[in-house]
Amino acid sequence: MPESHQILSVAQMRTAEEALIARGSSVEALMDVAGRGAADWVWRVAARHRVTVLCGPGNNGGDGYVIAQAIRERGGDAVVVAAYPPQTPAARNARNFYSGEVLARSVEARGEVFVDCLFGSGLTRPLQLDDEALIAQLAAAHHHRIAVDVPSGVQSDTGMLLAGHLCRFDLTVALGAWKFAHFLRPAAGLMGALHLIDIGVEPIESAAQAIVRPSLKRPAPDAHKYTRGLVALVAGAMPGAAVLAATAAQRAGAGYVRIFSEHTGQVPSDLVLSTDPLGEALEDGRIAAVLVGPGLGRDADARERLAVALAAEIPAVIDADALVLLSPRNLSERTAPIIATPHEGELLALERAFECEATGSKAERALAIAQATGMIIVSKGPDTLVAAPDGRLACAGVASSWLSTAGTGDVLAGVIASRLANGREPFESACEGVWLHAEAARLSPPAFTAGELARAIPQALGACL
Ligand SMILES: NC(=O)C1=CN([C@@H]2O[C@H](COP(=O)(O)OP(=O)(O)OC[C@H]3O[C@@H](n4cnc5c(N)ncnc54)[C@H](O)[C@@H]3O)[C@@H](O)[C@H]2O)[C@@H](O)CC1
Ligand SMILES: [K+]
Repeated sequence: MPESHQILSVAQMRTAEEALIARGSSVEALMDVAGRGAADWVWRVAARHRVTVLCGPGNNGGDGYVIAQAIRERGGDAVVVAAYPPQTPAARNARNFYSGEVLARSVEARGEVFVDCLFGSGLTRPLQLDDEALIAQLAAAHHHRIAVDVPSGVQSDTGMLLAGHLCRFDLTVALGAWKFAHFLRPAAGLMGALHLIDIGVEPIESAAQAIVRPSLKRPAPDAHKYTRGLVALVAGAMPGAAVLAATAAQRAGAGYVRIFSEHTGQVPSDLVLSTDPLGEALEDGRIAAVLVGPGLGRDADARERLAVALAAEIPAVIDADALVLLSPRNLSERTAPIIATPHEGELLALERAFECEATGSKAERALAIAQATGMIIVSKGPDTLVAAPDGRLACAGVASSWLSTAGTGDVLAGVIASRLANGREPFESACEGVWLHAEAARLSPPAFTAGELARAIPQALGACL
């Protein structure tokens, strides 16, 4: 992935900054590039209307002075509210180059655009109540709100809030690299539109990545249904969810989808329902991926079918009931890759089953359970992320809230199984599936059903060809 898609922790950002300084830059020069880049966005929103920049004590505050100065140099109207005097050398330097008005925090500033440069990634303790009140008052006294790097009061590495209440921003301008707070809730829900200013940060090898539009290929000229991937969907008592997942797998490009269920029932004519004994059926060497979970049920029969499905040593996606039934015994001899797609409740069930403590950020929890199980974990929710046992991590950001409807998880599992059957590397399959699913939701009209979401997958796929 290009460097601009990396997501850095505060510590990694510091390392990246040191590397740039070692190559001849300086904190002041980086602040100037970052601040002027952010000022371009502020200018687009404000034009010549009044901008109020709230500056804090650290380098985020320093960025604020650069922004205010850049707006003034363009002939705009910017003032600074200094909540604290600048305390770092670079922030003091930026203050010295700022030629405009500096207001005390007690002055009630009004205007068109409020720019929040009180704290950035250096926030280490909860916001003081008077700072929280100052942000709220300035946010209310302006028509537009822009946060620089991250909104003040969010923890950069976790997306948690270090404040009781924070306002929503229309736009957040990230500096140098994405931070976890741009992708993880609750912080990510406050950011509005996101833009990144490039300050020359080099790629860091172990960095997490943003999930971006994948580049996919059409089927080869000589493709047939098996080369495009045969997905086996191991269902149980409730084939409805399995049909939904199977439809999504077809729509995401699989050449052939077979549902295995002991229960006969109506399935669409372009799907195959097989009641053959599962163990024998899964011996078909053409099966490229197994999906087990949607419509499986939770009884003894379901447990047995899960065990048989995983014993088949075919790359697998496990979801829904399968996540609740999974035990360490199922994985003790397993070598083929597994992608698990838990929502919060299913993640807790996995953490209990594999004796993993449910602590830390969403990213830390996903990495811990990935390491404990050896599975790739797609930790679903409004801010889905993908974690691998080898430490790879990819974040999708906040998706459409219309996805909060029954069956959308079955669709996601089907799409990921489809990518896996297509021969993609498992971690990439998971990321591609997450992107296609979110994009299909974005393309769908409000209040879509899971079936409509599945039918929108080809349009999302089309954007990747
Ligand atoms: N790392 C880099 O390469 C770059 C960083 N830049 C900016 O630098 C920012 C980070 O700067 P800093 O590390 O100076 O951090 P901040 O500007 O976020 O603020 C840190 C300061 O606030 C104090 N503080 C922390 N929590 C507080 C609280 N609750 N109440 C009162 N004071 C509190 C700290 O003691 C410290 O003095 C980034 O967010 C970004 O805006 C940019 O200038 C571009 C380059
Ligand atoms: K900020």
